[in-house]
Amino acid sequence: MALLAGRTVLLRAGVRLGAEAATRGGNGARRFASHRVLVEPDAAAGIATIKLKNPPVNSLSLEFLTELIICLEKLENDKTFRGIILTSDCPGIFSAGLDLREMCGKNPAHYAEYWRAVQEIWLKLYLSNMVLVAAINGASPAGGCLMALTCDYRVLADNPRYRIGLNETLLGIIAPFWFKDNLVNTIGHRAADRALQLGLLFPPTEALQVGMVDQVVPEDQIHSTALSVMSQWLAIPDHARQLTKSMMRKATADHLIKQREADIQNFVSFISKDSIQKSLQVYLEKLKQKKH
Ligand SMILES: CCCCCCCCCCC/C=C/C(=O)SCCNC(=O)CCNC(=O)[C@H](O)C(C)(C)COP(=O)(O)OP(=O)(O)OC[C@H]1O[C@@H](n2cnc3c(N)ncnc32)[C@H](O)[C@@H]1OP(=O)(O)O
Repeated sequence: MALLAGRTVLLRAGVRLGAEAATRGGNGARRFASHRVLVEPDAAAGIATIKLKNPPVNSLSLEFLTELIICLEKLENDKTFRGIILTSDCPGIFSAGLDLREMCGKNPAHYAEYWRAVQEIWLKLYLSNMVLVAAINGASPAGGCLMALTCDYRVLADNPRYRIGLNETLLGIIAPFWFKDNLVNTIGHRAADRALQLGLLFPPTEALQVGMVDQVVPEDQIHSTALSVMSQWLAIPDHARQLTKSMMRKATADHLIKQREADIQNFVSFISKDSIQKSLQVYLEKLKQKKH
């Protein structure tokens, strides 16, 4: 069992937390890694680097999300750490977003369980007391973009293939209101309106221009840049920064928290529609055929 935002939820049998490794890093910090979430601690600096490792594309399956939620919970409760760098261990991909296979051909109970986990990861990241820096070292569509948007600062590697955005409409689906709220808070209403309707995926230069990311750097400098940004943010006293972060974000998070169950029901009925299932299947098929 794991504690998720004040509620105890059963982990699915498939989530093998027993396989989690806990060792001591060189600096004495506890290093823990699940199958798909690697944590590299730097206790002296108070920073943990989380590397997403769910090949081939870091799609956010239920198991992967559950591991990530548990990892964040552990870090949040460990006073050693004040900052997290979120990055990918999969070459060229930050995250392909929500796992389409979790939203296709399953039953309503599964959709509800999955959507609760998606809400949970967003709330955990968006409301984290720690400083979160996204070191975006690959493509970052839809749910991948959303994860980056929860962070306090985004550094994107300069590669035209590393496009970022909420492209849901291209799949024939809709970005939920809290994805939209997070985007509006980041790039403003007009730019979000256009980006969401057109399902825009921005290459680095445009992503920087529109404010989707804060910095674009050569790929080999992404981690060092994230570290230097982190030290700038960690120079601010925690209590002042945390209260300010909460002041800026609470209303947006409360919007979802108050409507959590209704949002799950909306998702389940939307995703269960035959027409939506068909669109998703066609999209998945296109992805598969792309290679041939
Ligand atoms: C009343 C209103 C109520 C509203 C209710 C809400 C409505 C629903 C809201 C849902 C919000 C959804 C958010 C999402 O995140 S949906 C996912 C969107 N993601 C994408 O569009 C990205 C798709 N992927 C790609 O573009 C490329 O894969 C990528 C650029 C990421 C990498 O390209 P690359 O060439 O390196 O790799 P491949 O394309 O060959 O992919 C490798 C294999 O991975 C599979 N794959 C890719 N993406 C996904 C995915 N998101 N989920 C599952 N599987 C994925 C791909 O099919 C390949 O598989 P095979 O090896 O088996 O062929």
